[in-house]
Amino acid sequence: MIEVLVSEKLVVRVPCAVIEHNGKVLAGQRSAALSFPLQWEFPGGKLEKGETDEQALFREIMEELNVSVEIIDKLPETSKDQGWREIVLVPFVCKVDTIDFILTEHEQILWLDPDDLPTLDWTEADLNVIKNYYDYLAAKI
Ligand SMILES: Nc1nc2c([nH]c(=O)n2[C@@H]2O[C@H](COP(=O)(O)OP(=O)(O)OP(=O)(O)O)[C@@H](O)[C@H]2O)c(=O)[nH]1
Repeated sequence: MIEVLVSEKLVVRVPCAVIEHNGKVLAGQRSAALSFPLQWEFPGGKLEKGETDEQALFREIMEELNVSVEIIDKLPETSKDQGWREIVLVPFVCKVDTIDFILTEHEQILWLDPDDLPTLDWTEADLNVIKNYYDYLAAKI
């Protein structure tokens, strides 16, 4: 029984948005009150029951930034073992009509040149997302 429980580690899907605007990319700083406090992430959040990745993405971005995003492309999924659970990040490259965000969860947001993304303290899972985003940009040239 224990073996079954161990092998059935909780897997959490987390759609997130790599939002591009005028050549810059949006990074969000997690709240000091949340897990991974003050680390940087791509806005998004956990899938709720019955949702598709896209539905969860639209809902989370509306909740966190009060804007609608449009999906341009999907990046490879990347997973991170957090011990008691596995986080599967499902990143989408997105654009927005407006940058008049209302922040409801993040400490702050920053618009960065893609080259400057690694200067922030990202959650570990995001390092792969950034690498895959660079591959995506390189393939577009
Ligand atoms: N939205 C988002 N979440 C990320 C990223 N990288 C990463 O490890 N995560 C993790 O994925 C989970 C997303 O959960 P959430 O945003 O819905 O809610 P939360 O912080 O309250 O979750 P938690 O308390 O379960 O950790 C968090 O544990 C968060 O740390 C990322 O780039 N974007």
